[in-house]
Amino acid sequence: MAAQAQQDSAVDSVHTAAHDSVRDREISGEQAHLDRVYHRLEEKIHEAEFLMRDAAQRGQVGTPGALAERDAQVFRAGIHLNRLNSEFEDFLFGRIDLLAGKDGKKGPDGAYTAVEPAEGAIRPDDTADIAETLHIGRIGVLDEDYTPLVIDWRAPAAAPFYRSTPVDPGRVVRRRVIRSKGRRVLGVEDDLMRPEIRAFLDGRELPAVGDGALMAALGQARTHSMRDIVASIQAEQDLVIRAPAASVTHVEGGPGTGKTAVALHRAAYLLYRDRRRYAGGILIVSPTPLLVAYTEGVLPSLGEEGQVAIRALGSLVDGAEATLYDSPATARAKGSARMLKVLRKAARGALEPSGSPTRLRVVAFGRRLELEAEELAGIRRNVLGGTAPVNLLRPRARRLLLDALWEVSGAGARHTDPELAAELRSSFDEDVSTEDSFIAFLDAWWPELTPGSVLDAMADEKRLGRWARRVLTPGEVRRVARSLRREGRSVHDIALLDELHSLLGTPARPRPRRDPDAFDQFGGVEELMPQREESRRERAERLARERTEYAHVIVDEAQDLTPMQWRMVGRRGRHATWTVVGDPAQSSWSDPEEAAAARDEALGSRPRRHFRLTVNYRNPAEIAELASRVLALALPGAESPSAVRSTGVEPRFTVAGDSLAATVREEAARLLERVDGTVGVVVAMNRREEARGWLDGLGDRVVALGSLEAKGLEYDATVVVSPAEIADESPAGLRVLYVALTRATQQLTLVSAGRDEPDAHGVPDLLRD
Ligand SMILES: Nc1ncnc2c1ncn2[C@@H]1O[C@H](COP(=O)(O)OP(=O)(O)OP(=O)(O)O)[C@@H](O)[C@H]1O
Repeated sequence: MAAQAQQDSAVDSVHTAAHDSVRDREISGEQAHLDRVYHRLEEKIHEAEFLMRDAAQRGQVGTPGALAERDAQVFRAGIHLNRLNSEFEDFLFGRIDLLAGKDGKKGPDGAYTAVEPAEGAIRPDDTADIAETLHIGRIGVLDEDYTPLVIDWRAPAAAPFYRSTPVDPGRVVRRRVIRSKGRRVLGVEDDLMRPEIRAFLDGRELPAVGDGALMAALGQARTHSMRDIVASIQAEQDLVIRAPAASVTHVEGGPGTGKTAVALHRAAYLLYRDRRRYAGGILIVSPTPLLVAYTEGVLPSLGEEGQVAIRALGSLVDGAEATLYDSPATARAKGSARMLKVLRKAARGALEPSGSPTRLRVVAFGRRLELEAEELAGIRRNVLGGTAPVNLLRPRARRLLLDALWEVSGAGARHTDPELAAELRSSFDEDVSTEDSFIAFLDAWWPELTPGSVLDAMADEKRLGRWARRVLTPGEVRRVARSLRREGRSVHDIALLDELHSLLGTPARPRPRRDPDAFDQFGGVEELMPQREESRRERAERLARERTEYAHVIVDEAQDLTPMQWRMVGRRGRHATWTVVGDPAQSSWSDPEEAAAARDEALGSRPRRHFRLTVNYRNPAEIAELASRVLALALPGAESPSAVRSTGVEPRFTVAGDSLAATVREEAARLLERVDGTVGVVVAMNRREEARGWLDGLGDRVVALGSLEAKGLEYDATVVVSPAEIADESPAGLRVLYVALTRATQQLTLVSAGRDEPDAHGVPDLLRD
């Protein structure tokens, strides 16, 4: 027995040693390639730096055309340099070894995934030779002789790296993920797509090493910012990322299926594929500023030219920033499509603030002329008769006032000669409209309304009641008016401001002149020389700010947009193509059907392509199983995505003792010891402030969040505090609880309070089987 065991262990160690030496050999092969790549990258960086220096030395003189060309060159070199520098880390991450193939058809997305091995590429004895090896990286790098050293992950040639599976391998024999840090290759993880054949490269059999890259990526500790997934995009995700940009790409999938990751990688892909088209901008809409902060660093290349703007719903309107939350009932009224009717009335009604003048007195042709309240009201009614935006009606109001004053003056009737009458009329108009009292009257009687001033007018419950008659209930009127009296704006107010902006209209104004540049010797050239006045980053930010419409709009967590928010986002993509990602089961909006109708209106009749993501990469099976119990209550019949891994750690149930604060703090501290990364403590919205205090002094790896703030985020571990409180918070409470339960990548603790009716094991009523 002992002899046998000894023999086995000897065999094992021979195997391990052999395996290690294969692995070392493979790693050093990749290292040699990576060294070549970095050598070439450095050459490219020097080239770009040289170009910039050289251009700068060529001074400020030349023809305007030459200067513009020089600046364009510096600008391009700057972008290139920035890209090389920002993608420098972990530059190379993949490799595929391919059989000889026949030229297949290009798919609709430009990818050649249909390519099959050529006739005879696999010999009858199931052996084959590798015909081509491609390395995949963050951007493409060509050798001096233009052979590709690295293929950009977004290029069609890289698609098989993501799409090939053992079921549908195409030409790929081996798919390799290369793990590196800086310039050192640390490891390789291989998947054999055709395990049935023996393939040879340069006369040596192709080995497979490692345990699979995906699992390694999923097990890593989380930080407060999201990582890219370029090295491990899965086939079903790749189909979405590379879907043609025409019309609407609609993606659904449960928690953790990579919707956000896919949306961001899609933006990078679209820019790569068609930079010119997307010079019109890509807007990524996120539900919360927290999710924007979490995702905005994912792909450095996204921010580089000001083409991609990642904005929270509460920051979509320039000059306004949401800082407040509304109660669910108030949010429900403000977000509903009914609000449109109220705003239409308010936009016109707000013209009559108390204190608006009721009489107009002017002196013209030596006579005092007056218009009384009744006449003024008639004129106002007349002007407001159509649907044109109120602020654009001011010239018409001015005209009708002058008409009425002319009428009162009787001057028209005294002059029968039409030419003379017309001349007289024009000097009358000139006289009156430059008179201070007329100007002051018009400013007060038909002021230019701002969206903010109308919203402020709606804070008056009586007036709002008038504008909302038969549309909002008295209770809703009270709540909305009260909420508008607070200092600051809520995320739902921002959509109202945007709606008002389009209802009110903006009168045309002369464009402010830019200050001339002291260095400029040629008029008109300054537009072509942005980098002299502002850094590239500033320019990118300015472009993003100034843009009001986009070429492509990506909506993340689309299930949460209210009808009013859909209208706001829709206005930014009237001529755009769209990518919409979401999960109805996670919707925190009370009336998903109303929101779906608003979404359909925003997207119009554009054709849709539907995709479904089915694998949960975030939660281990133990947590996913618990969450699926809430899903069954929240959306009976809905399918949970299948979890891709399991940790063997079951969710932990605890019951708060006398102090909820002490129990939560204790549980958070316990989890901080068990995980390397972040811990999120999710509470009902009205406990947010309180909960921050509970965690004082525990460090910045742990954060407290209101249930609605947890949307889209993830942590190594989470503490979900009182599931019943979260579920009872709003009509969408169960779906919000489902979101809270699906944030952890490793461990989940539930703290129950009395309201949760925990059983003897601490399992709250809502989560019992
Ligand atoms: N192919 C992949 N390789 C590695 N990690 C992945 C992959 N796909 C997704 N992930 C990881 O899974 C996690 C969940 O992804 P993401 O946040 O995009 O999911 P989601 O569908 O938007 O989730 P939710 O609906 O809950 O907000 C992230 O950590 C992401 O990096």
